[in-house]
Amino acid sequence: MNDILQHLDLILAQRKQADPESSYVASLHEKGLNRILEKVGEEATEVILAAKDSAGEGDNTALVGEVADLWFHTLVMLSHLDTGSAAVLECLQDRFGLSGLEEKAARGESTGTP
Ligand SMILES: N=c1c2ncn([C@@H]3O[C@H](COP(=O)(O)OP(=O)(O)OP(=O)(O)O)[C@@H](O)[C@H]3O)c2ncn1[C@@H]1O[C@H](COP(=O)(O)O)[C@@H](O)[C@H]1O
Repeated sequence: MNDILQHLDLILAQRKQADPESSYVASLHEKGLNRILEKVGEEATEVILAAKDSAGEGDNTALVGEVADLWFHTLVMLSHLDTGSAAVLECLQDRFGLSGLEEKAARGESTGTP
């Protein structure tokens, strides 16, 4: 999975110099951060709707496709802001072994409801 994300990060960085007429990613970079954020919001909504549709149906194909769209657009967002998946993976790695409830308690928040 790391390889796939690294490969995608590389493609996204290359697409910053590409022609928006021939590259979807370049067209997003050209439109700017607000358009990229709109896409992230749209894809997040589509994930929620697909998850609701999938619940109890036993077929998660559509949901997986929507999550891929969301991940992809968040990677474009990170690339636009000159960062990428490596920073996020490092952040997640640092959290291994730390319960979300413990982390919340360390911030002085109630652990009643996650
Ligand atoms: N992984 C993806 C990927 N996932 C989704 N998408 C595109 O994201 C777009 C937005 O999805 P939507 O469902 O919102 O479709 P839409 O309504 O047509 O989109 P909008 O008109 O609102 O922008 C679609 O055109 C998808 O094809 C992707 N486009 C590109 N990639 C990767 O990025 C690489 C570079 O792509 P280009 O920049 O186009 O060469 C590709 O080789 C792929 O590896």
